Amino acid sequence: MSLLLRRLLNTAAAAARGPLPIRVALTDTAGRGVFATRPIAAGEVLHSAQPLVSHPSRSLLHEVCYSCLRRKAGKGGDSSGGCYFCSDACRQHAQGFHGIEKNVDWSLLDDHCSSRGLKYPYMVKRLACMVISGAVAADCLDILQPAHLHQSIITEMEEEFELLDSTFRKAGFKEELATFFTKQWYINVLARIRVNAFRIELVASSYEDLLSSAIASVACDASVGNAVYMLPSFYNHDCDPNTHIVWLENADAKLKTLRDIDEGEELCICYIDASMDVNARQKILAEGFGFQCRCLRCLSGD
Ligand SMILES: C[S@@+](CC[C@H](N)C(=O)[O-])C[C@H]1O[C@@H](n2cnc3c(N)ncnc32)[C@H](O)[C@@H]1O
Repeated sequence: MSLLLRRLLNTAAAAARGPLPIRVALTDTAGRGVFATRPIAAGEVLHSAQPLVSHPSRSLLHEVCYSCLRRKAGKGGDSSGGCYFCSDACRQHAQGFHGIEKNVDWSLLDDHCSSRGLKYPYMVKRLACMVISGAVAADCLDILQPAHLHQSIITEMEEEFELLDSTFRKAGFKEELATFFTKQWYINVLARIRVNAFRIELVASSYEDLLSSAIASVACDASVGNAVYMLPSFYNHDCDPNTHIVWLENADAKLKTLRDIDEGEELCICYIDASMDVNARQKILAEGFGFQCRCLRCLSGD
């Protein structure tokens, strides 16, 4: 079944289920948030979401699907062109932007990212290829909240932009870049990816998956990649969340309640490892997401 047909069927199925039990509205202190529009039982799937943009972890480029981040199972799938595709539907979906990405020599960007441990520039690179191919609009992430950036970070981003710009130009994409690819575009996109990207860890669904996850986590590769979504980006954080985001077999996310929810209650997920102590959580949330967490758990010092 083609990806387009699957998306149409999903939309039709969603329409048959009725409206989502959530709405996005302003909170008192945390910008926009997601609220329940009716009582919701623990364990209910609120909705699913497909990525706007995603990218496999660097060390798993040949082990997970270029398009949906599904792990390679045995010798199946199509590994032609240096990347792995788990199905024809994924290959077709990515055809335009993969066609661009595979014709560019990314070695300078690879060196830059691996020496600094960076992963988000790869997502901007992927998004730029998607824009050039016409798969998405250049402003598709504009609605998301950006990170506050210090001047030192902006200077680093400007250098990265130059690197990516010259890489694309060397590969002959001068005219295609003219319409959108500016320093400001690069910084705007990266600022949004920094706040809204999810690190994707698949739930093991079989004995083989469990084994490869165990091996991957020893090799520090528990995550198959990173992705940015639209609706999941509006969920605020709580260190004792009532909702969580899960990935079963690929980058398609499911938002599920963790306990019974009242109508009107805000639905929050936990952005970080909730098992850390209050000081570590506060530090990461302040440095990574720019806010001081004032959830009940933090206020009680737990
Ligand atoms: C993924 S966005 C969530 C949606 C965001 N509120 C919006 O309006 O788009 C993450 C940002 O929301 C804000 N935020 C999330 N949880 C928060 C909280 N518990 N307290 C204060 N701000 C929060 C922070 O600015 C954070 O960087």
